[in-house]
Amino acid sequence: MIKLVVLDVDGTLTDKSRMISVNAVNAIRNLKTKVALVSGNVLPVLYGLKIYIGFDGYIFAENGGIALINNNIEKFFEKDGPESFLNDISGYTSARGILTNRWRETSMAFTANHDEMDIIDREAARRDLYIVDSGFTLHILNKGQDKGFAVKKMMDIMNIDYNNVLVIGDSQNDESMFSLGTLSACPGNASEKIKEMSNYVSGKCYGDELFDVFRHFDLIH
Ligand SMILES: O=C(O)COP(=O)(O)O
Ligand SMILES: [Mg+2]
Repeated sequence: MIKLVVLDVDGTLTDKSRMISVNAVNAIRNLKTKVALVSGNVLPVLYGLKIYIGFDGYIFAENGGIALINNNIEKFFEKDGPESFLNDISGYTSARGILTNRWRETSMAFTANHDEMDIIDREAARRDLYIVDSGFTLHILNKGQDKGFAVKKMMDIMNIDYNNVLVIGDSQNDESMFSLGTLSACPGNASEKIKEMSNYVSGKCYGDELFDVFRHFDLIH
């Protein structure tokens, strides 16, 4: 029985321009099962989504780096490494930080020319960091910091097993939770890799898939 539905945000509840789907909001509001949002975005954004969509559940921001759990903010990683890395590579590549870095406490996000990503990836690995792409933003993360970490943390808190969890996501930074062995689904706009990893691929996209996915898993009728 599914006891937790874990939702990615950008590209799963939203379209390419990050406009949230009204159908996604309604689907979440119709769901009786506990919901968690897990995103690369920052905690203030996820907190706003939690309040204005209006659901009881967990929010994990910065790809699992920081969370709001039972009204307490919990930080699981530090931003020192990602921050000094971004400062350094900004000096010799096109890498530039983004606006939401001012609210990041455990990671950094940036843009960079695609042809520089090999150099950036190698330098990140040398510092025990890694880069992941959400399809919207590039993220500099600490080793072990990923959405899979967030899902396992929630499973511990709720004392539930992999078959009690349904994860829904669309891109590379969701792969760590898709490889855990939980139930999984994705919108029609997901990457080919996520589609291959999914138990169910919806024909609908950008948030309009939620009602379809929830019905497929018998979560709403
Ligand atoms: O990259 C971001 O900020 C958001 O990405 P996600 O919600 O798809 O994880
Ligand atoms: Mg996404």
